[in-house]
Amino acid sequence: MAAIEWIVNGRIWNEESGELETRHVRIEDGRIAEIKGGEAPEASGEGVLDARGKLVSAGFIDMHVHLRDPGFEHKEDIVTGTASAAAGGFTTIACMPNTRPSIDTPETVRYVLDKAREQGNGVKVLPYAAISKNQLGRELTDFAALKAAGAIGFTDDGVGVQRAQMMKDAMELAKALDMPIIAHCEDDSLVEGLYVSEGRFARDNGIKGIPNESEAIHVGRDALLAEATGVHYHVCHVSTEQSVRLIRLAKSVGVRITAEVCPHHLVLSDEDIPGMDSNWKMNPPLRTPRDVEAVIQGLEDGTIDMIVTDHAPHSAEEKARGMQLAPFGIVGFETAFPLLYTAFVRTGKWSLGFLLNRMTRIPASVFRLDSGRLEVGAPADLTVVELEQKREVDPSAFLSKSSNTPFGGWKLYGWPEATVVAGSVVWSHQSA
Ligand SMILES: NC(=O)N[C@@H](CC(=O)O)C(=O)O
Ligand SMILES: [Zn+2]
Ligand SMILES: [Zn+2]
Repeated sequence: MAAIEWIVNGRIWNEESGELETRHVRIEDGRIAEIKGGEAPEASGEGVLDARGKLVSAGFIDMHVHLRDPGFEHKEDIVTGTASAAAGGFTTIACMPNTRPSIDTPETVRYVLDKAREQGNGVKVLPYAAISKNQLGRELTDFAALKAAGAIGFTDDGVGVQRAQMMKDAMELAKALDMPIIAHCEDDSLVEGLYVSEGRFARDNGIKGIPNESEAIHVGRDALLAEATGVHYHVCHVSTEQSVRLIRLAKSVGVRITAEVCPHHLVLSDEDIPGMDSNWKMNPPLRTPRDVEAVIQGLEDGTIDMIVTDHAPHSAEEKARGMQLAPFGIVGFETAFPLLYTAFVRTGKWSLGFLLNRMTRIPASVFRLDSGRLEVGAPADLTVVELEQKREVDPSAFLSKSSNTPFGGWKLYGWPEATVVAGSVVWSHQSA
């Protein structure tokens, strides 16, 4: 990994003017030491990255990803998962505990941290630990020991916490440790065996669909429990109008609630599903166009705080089992920014700054991370993006071990060009 001293001629988003401005960024000891305009500094050679004409942003932060390591290395591992993240412009990622064994002991937390430090392509990996042992919803894990080992929050993502009393106990413990609870909101009794949402696709295909309430019931329940316990409660992958409404209400009365949304729930509805193709199967499922409008609105008015990928790799064999039997999930790192930049920024719906903030500054401030800012003194975690070239999504070229995506063949703008962590180039388009 090549350490650099300068990124010259990059274009940086200026929040006040709402424009891109050419700036030169100097890096020292892994941090941003200077940001200057005018003539490019007289520096050359290996330590200089010329970003002429390209966007330079704080590195992207993804607070919801699945690295599958330990246990499911046929789908992904920490080496390929971080490589894929870096290729998507992500410099910090928070990984979910639904591994095998699940991340429910200090040893497993340390395994993830150690492997990420040694083989994680320089990407900062922050592990979440499970709420319940083996994520079975029976017995709580040892929160204090998991925090001491380096876990940054507690979640059973992959499944919902079914019992309200268990969620309340978890919140009380997390609150006492000043740690957040991150929730996959899903009431099993309303979902069992179903795999697409209630909507036109389900109707047209004569199948029963997952109702929106299966998500929102947990959001509502947990918002009340978060109010009662005072914990920081974060809602995973919000996908329904009802969830947005409940989060908005909870925020309005002062509950410490935050939320995330995935690119696919912002750009796709159930009506886009082309047929029984498992690359369109994920949890939560693609909802109706009305829900898509509601989550976009929720993101725009601040009800939903940030964007995450929920990068969920599965092998081709697993996905080939067909829509009903294949596992839920799609990969996300290598298409996230281009999708959103193309769909919302190039169309003039959002400013570039609006999108960047939701992938950098806001997740950092919600989860109290040092990164996410492009300013002097901040870590030199930076992403360089080519904004003007249109390219086609080629899943076979992903650095992820898996290529389960519905976006193959989409023509997009906004491709990451180089990714820098703590002043070192950890990935670049040229070297890929
Ligand atoms: N999102 C998904 O469809 N799948 C995730 C689990 C999850 O995020 O709930 C997975 O681990 O595969
Ligand atoms: Zn989930
Ligand atoms: Zn997930």
